[in-house]
Amino acid sequence: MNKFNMADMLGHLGSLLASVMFVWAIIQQYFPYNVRNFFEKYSQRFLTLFYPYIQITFNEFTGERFKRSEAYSAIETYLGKTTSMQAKRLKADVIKNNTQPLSLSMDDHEEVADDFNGVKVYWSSGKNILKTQSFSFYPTTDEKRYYKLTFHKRHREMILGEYLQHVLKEGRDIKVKTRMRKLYTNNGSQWSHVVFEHPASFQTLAMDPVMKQEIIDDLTTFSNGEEFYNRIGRAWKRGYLLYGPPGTGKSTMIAAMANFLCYDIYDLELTAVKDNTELRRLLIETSSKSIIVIEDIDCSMDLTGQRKKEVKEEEEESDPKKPIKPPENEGKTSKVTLSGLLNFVDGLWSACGGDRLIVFTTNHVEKLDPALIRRGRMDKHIELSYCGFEAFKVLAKNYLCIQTHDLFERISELLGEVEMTPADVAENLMPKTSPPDTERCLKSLIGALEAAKAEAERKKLEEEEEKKKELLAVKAGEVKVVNMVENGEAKVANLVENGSNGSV
Ligand SMILES: Nc1ncnc2c1ncn2[C@@H]1O[C@H](COP(=O)(O)OP(=O)(O)OP(=O)(O)O)[C@@H](O)[C@H]1O
Ligand SMILES: [Mg+2]
Repeated sequence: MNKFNMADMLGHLGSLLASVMFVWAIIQQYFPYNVRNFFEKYSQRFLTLFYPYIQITFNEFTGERFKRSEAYSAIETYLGKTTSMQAKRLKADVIKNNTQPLSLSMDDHEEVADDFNGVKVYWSSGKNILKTQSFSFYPTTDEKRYYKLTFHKRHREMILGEYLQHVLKEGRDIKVKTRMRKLYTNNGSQWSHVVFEHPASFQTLAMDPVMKQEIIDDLTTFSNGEEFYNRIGRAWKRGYLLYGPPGTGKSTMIAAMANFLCYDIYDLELTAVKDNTELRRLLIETSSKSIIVIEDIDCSMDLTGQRKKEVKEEEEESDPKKPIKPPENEGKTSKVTLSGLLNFVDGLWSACGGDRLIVFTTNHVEKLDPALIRRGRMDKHIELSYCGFEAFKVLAKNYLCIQTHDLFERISELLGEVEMTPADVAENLMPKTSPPDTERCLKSLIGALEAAKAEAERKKLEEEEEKKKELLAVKAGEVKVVNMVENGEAKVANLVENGSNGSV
């Protein structure tokens, strides 16, 4: 343990301090306030001549009475993490977090040392107890906690700049990683939240490993990219469009993203938003380090590319001020427009205060208005598709704890021929007994894949039959037309011939 040893220094200054204290006690007792103030001021100055250390105090509460100082809170977290091995007395609190069950911090009146680039600094914690002035049946004491940083004055510049920046950043980062994350949903113009505890992760997400790594790298670059985004003059945000058939893992991927980045999720229900103003307010209320999600965007709005082709509504549709229609059964009218939504994605105020991911999901990417999903708005388009063999291997590992099996070859063959969603594959792999009967689960999957294959072949045959019939019908029609034309021509020829003979 590396403990702050003030004793040596105080030893040298001991006698000097004792006499100062004695004089101070006499002054306190017998001299008026302004004389005391004078002595206090100059005795402090006198002491600093001999005392080569600088002290900085970080109070728990500064200006606003009920608002904890951000610096104090970051230091608390930093010291809890970096010095928890040194301090003899720690405070612990339970945090509901997947990775860490307890948050530790230094107890009151503890002292620890920290090393930064070979420079030693000392942190101590303390509290002042003030008696409340107001009358109450339950008298309370006001505890004002603080951290005190002590360092040699020759390191002043480095500590005030680099070191404190490092402490605050580290503290904030640890806090983001260990905080209880939230899942927000909007009820009209109000966000309400619950604790977000989805267990999905990129390890358990079944998809092509190359694509998965690409997404992980993209997210990492984004979340560390504050400086980069500042430098290139772009708002620190990124748009993801996840598309693919139902049950291919779009929602699961959003949960995995949130867990990976330690971000909150704002699940925006667009049909419950009254108009653009309400949409803007909701966005402004979102915090940094969050993912804003609009699920099934093709269902929440009527902005599809196909509708543009409809002649009747062409003009109306090309107007970005056209309101978004909620699904018919919704019964409410949302006046959110395409331009409102585009502003939501890349308006000036969407860049306020920190990093945000915006994620849209859809089952029908072809229906979306190209303006909405162009790069810059939706930077990354990710297709989540039917289960391939690599994705299957992840599911087999998750559900049955196996990496390989004799039946894998047959499954690989079938997955190459049949389209089955990861959700359906997962359902077949779900153990029905405990401990799981691996072979039975794999055979159940093979059965389902073979049945799906037979069904697909039957459908294909049916379609071919249908096409053949249509072709025959067309050919029969053509023959009929040819016959009719030939008959008609013969009749005309007859008429012409009869006419030239003088008989009509
Ligand atoms: N790629 C995947 N990896 C792991 N599990 C998956 C994957 N895809 C689907 N699942 C499983 O299937 C279930 C449904 O998946 P999810 O809700 O993510 O699909 P979705 O693509 O969002 O569907 P929808 O388009 O209907 O919203 C999940 O509970 C998950 O367990
Ligand atoms: Mg979904």
